[in-house]
Amino acid sequence: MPETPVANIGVVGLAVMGSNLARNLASREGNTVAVYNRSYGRTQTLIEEHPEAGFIASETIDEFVASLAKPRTAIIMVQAGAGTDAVISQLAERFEPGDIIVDGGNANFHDTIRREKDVSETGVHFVGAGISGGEEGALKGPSIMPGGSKQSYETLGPILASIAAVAEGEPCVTHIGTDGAGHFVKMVHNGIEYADMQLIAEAYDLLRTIGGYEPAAMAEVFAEWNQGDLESYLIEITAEVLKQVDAETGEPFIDIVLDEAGSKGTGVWTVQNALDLGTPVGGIAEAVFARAVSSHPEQRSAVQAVVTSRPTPAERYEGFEDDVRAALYASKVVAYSQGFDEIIAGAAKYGWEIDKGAVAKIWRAGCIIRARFLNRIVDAYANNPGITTLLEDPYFAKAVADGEAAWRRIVSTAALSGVPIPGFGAALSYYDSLASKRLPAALVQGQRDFFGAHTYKRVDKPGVFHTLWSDDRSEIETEPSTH
Ligand SMILES: NC(=O)C1=CN([C@@H]2O[C@H](COP(=O)(O)OP(=O)(O)OC[C@H]3O[C@@H](n4cnc5c(N)ncnc54)[C@H](OP(=O)(O)O)[C@@H]3O)[C@@H](O)[C@H]2O)C=CC1
Ligand SMILES: O=C(CO)[C@H](O)[C@H](O)COP(=O)(O)O
Repeated sequence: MPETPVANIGVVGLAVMGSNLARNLASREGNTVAVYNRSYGRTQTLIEEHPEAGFIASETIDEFVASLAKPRTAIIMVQAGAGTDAVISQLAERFEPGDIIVDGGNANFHDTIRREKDVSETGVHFVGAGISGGEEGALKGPSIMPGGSKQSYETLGPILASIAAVAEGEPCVTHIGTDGAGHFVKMVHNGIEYADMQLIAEAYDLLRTIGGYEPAAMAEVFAEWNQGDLESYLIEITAEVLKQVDAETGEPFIDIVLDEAGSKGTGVWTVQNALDLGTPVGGIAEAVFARAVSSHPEQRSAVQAVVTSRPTPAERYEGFEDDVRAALYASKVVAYSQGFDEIIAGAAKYGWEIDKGAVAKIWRAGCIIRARFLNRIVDAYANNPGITTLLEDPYFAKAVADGEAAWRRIVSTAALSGVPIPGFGAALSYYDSLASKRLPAALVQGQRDFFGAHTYKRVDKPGVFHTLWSDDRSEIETEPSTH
């Protein structure tokens, strides 16, 4: 243990994210980084493998706290949930007013709101900061979404800016809003990540089943798409995954991976909160459900056992690949638009002033959903901050309209061919719902009024009405139903 505190920042939790973030911090001018992990083995491995980082390593939490210069700043990168709570209370018991605890894990923002309230009562600042970029991002520069007080951001901001990714000369970090705002936005980021990955997976399935492409050839298609509007990290890594050959069997890697997708929960949270907020995020929800469907092998084999024939895949037609690309782009626009809708709704409910353009800016580099077209979202909010949906922005409206015919061809061809496209289909239906002059919601209102006297409004006059369905079916003006 050092005799006097020397580290200006500390990291607790030295698994994939924490160890790389600690190395990133240590590589920046002026930083001396203290590190601590529950099991000392991880700490030992890190300091042995990276002597160049000059870490101050501690075996106990007391030593760790003692090694930090005041006001102390510690970033926690441990498992979300109980692990994070355990580390927060260990630090909060030892920290003093003015010190800062940062939770950089994928915390549920409701937990962050609770933790911020509890910790700040002691005078210690608590900041929930979403960090995206995986292992490489943590090391070379992630996208960082901090919440917490403006006061704590004054101290923390420059440190985070020094380790964040840089997009067009700007660090990918901004103060998102108070208490849980940072983790809320990170949650939505992950929801969009799920949707984007699912859409790319559907494009892969279409290219393979109808297009007849083998994985290596498909890798070239994705690599080419990565030169245009679809340019993004997820398209780039898709090409890499499809190129990969399994060393053991010589088969394409993709063919030896079990087709049951896992998840750690942030996508589910995005959908749960969207339901609470009344925000339609069908693209994200379908992506979450698609992973769930894939992970029910017992249902899949039971249905496969009773389904005696499957549709013959359609013939690949001239321009099929371009159609898939256009359908992917249009569906992706919808997914991002829905994600930003959830951010707007969350900000309204929880009282956060979230700058949507700034969020799009910090997602342009470092994070998993980094993509060229985020610049278009930045522009959309700059041109009209009060826009009701990204789909009304002139650029996005034209982009979707230009791809609309291809989108419809792909959705109908997939349906006729028996290729599941929950993401493409949900995105197109959402677009059609917004674009239709009249929705069948009128019938739903009629049904609700019939069985439960839930009332309805009329198109031709103000007021709230109920039809006496079980009487003479005359209409009465009434109060809105509360049941
Ligand atoms: N992996 C990724 O790509 C990303 C992860 N995240 C988030 O970052 C955080 C860290 O992720 P990752 O590096 O993958 O590590 P894990 O989520 O696998 O968590 C492992 C770390 O948590 C520690 N830990 C678990 N329980 C406790 C506890 N009760 N008390 C103290 N420490 C505990 C472990 O310590 P020990 O070694 O002793 O077991 C270890 O350091 C998580 O919240 C994750 O959701 C965010 C973005 C990307
Ligand atoms: O936060 C991340 C990136 O931004 C993680 O990679 C994400 O947690 C992965 O989620 P899942 O395991 O549910 O696919």
